[in-house]
Amino acid sequence: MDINLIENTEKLSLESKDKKITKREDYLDWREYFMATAFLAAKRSKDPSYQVGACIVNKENKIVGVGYNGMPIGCSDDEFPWGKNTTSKLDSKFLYVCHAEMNAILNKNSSDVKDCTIYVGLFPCNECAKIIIQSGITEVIYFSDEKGHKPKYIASKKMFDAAGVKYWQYIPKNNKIEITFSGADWQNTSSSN
Ligand SMILES: Nc1ccn([C@H]2C[C@H](O)[C@@H](COP(=O)(O)O)O2)c(=O)n1
Ligand SMILES: [Zn+2]
Repeated sequence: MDINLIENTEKLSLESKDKKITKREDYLDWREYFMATAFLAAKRSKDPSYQVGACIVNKENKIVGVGYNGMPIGCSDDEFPWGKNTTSKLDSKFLYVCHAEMNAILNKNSSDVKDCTIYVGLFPCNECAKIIIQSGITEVIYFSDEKGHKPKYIASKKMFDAAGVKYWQYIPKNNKIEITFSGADWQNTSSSN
């Protein structure tokens, strides 16, 4: 083989070995990851009008609880009602559905949720606000406040203000986060070794 060709090939392979490999830049940041986790949990909800998810995170950025709005354990999704404007209140979902925030708190995998942050798709109602405050959660990051004009949501804010629970709206960097099972990303980017 031509000696120049050998030298050039060696030089090239040395250069590529020395090239600094830098980290990916399009990874999810923490807040995106936690809000997306809340949104993914919401996909489990059977409520035809609102699917809400919640994700509780501790000071070490560890997820300690996830939940979504649904019927209590043992109360069948097929037998309990999902309607709202029913003649009898007993036949409406409102008396039965457990809200996402309550489920996330009750599903906790740590001894408590003191000083944690809750990420939630919809601003917490007054009943959830009480549970959030009593559980020791100190920060609420919500996506939508579209029901904010209703008395129960105004009451939530009054209670959060009095109890010193911070709350603020999450504005996403990306409108969409895609999860693809087939042809996962690393199949296109990994090296041969
Ligand atoms: N922060 C929230 C607000 C609402 N939900 C649940 C409760 C219901 O299943 C649904 C709202 O239904 P709507 O009364 O508007 O028909 O969303 C929740 O889990 N967390
Ligand atoms: Zn609620």
